Amino acid sequence: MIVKICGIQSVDAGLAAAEAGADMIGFVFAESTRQVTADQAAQIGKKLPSHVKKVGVFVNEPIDSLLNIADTAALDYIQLHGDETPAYVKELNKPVMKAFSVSSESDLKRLTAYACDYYLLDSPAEAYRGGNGTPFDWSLASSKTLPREKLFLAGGLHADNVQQAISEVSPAGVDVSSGVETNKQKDSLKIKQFIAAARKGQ
Ligand SMILES: O=C(O)c1ccccc1N[C@@H]1O[C@H](COP(=O)(O)O)[C@@H](O)[C@H]1O
Repeated sequence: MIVKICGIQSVDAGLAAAEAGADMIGFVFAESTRQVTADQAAQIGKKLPSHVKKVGVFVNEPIDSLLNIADTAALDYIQLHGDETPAYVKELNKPVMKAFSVSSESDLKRLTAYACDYYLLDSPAEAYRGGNGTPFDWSLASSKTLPREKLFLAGGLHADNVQQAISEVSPAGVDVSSGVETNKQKDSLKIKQFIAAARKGQ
């Protein structure tokens, strides 16, 4: 089970995720209370072990700007959380996780039009395009035809529901932001509990 801890804004939070066994950490460059600059992400990223992959979260970012940020922050993956098209992904020519809002089974029909590394299933947008802490109906993602080895599950996950989520959806990875925070700050204990629970659920 690949575990991604998103919304990292400090070296301490990044190290807490790495020490707890996270495979990936996420920097949010889109509009969000967790937004960081490319320079901030670069400074944090330099302090992390190299096996922890750095993912940049973007929403409808112009490609030139995205590539500049990816370069400055030495990103390993690009997470697209907006209305980016299959042509946009192709033009980017980078390792991509494309996010899809799931509110009905028909939302899942769009996945395979995208040539990307991972499909990330998330709840519909609220205040921001992601990171809102709300789960979707996981039964919508139980279809046998979905490419499990490329699926990431996100949206309102936390240590107490991640095992159930994994057993319903059988994703390759899970992604969390709000569920490992206390008062909108990353909480080392919650990160540890989340990762331990995700590993148990696999
Ligand atoms: O984390 C954010 O602030 C964010 C902002 C804009 C787009 C995506 C964002 N994060 C991603 O949202 C999902 C769900 O997060 P949560 O666990 O429900 O808080 C996850 O994929 C984050 O990577």
